[in-house]
Amino acid sequence: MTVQAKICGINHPDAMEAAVQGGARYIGLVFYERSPRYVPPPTAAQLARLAPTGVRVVGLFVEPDDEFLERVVTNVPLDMIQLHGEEMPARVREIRETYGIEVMKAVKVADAADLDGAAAYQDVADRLLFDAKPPKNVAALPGGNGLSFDWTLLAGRTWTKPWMLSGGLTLDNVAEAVRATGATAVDVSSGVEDRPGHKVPAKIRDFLRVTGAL
Ligand SMILES: O=C(O)c1ccccc1N[C@@H]1O[C@H](COP(=O)(O)O)[C@@H](O)[C@H]1O
Repeated sequence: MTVQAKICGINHPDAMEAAVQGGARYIGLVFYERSPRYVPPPTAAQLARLAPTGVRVVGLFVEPDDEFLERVVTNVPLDMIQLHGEEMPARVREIRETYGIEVMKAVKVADAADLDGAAAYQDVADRLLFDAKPPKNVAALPGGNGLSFDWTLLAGRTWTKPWMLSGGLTLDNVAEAVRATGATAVDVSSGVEDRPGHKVPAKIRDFLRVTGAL
């Protein structure tokens, strides 16, 4: 079975073209201003229009307030909202009900207890995303740090909702990550860049070639 891939942090038409032509099923637009991958809503709207039917456009947010969410969803055609902060289950439910857009909740994983905590999101989110817990230093982003977690923690776990794997995935480790976790969908950002925020089309194509063959 082909593993579905999401290329996150698209901020240039060349990266979008590589993702679409390479067979990405999802592309991510980052609406978090501290990220080097941040795209202002007008730019995001232009990029989103380059995604053909069948490629789902995901907006990534970190604890967004209602005013910002409203502004983005009004101007950018999103198929899914990714919540990558410390949003509580009630807030996830509220966002899903308010905007009527599918929600994927990121769960930051360092140990088994973090996965126990993911259960609360299964009733309120459409999809889960398992990412590495970020380092504690103030400069670290809530995600997109190119860090992996112990994939064996996911082995044998079952979830009532579809889920994606992320965190430090690259061309070289994605096959092993899929094997270890049983993931059927993966999400990558840093692993297809040559520096933070700068996607490399050839790396995107190579990553998608590998995931498409899994
Ligand atoms: O990509 C970002 O800049 C980002 C910022 C804030 C929260 C999440 C972010 N990205 C997500 O983080 C994971 C892991 O990314 P990486 O491949 O390890 O760089 C992924 O799900 C991105 O969607």
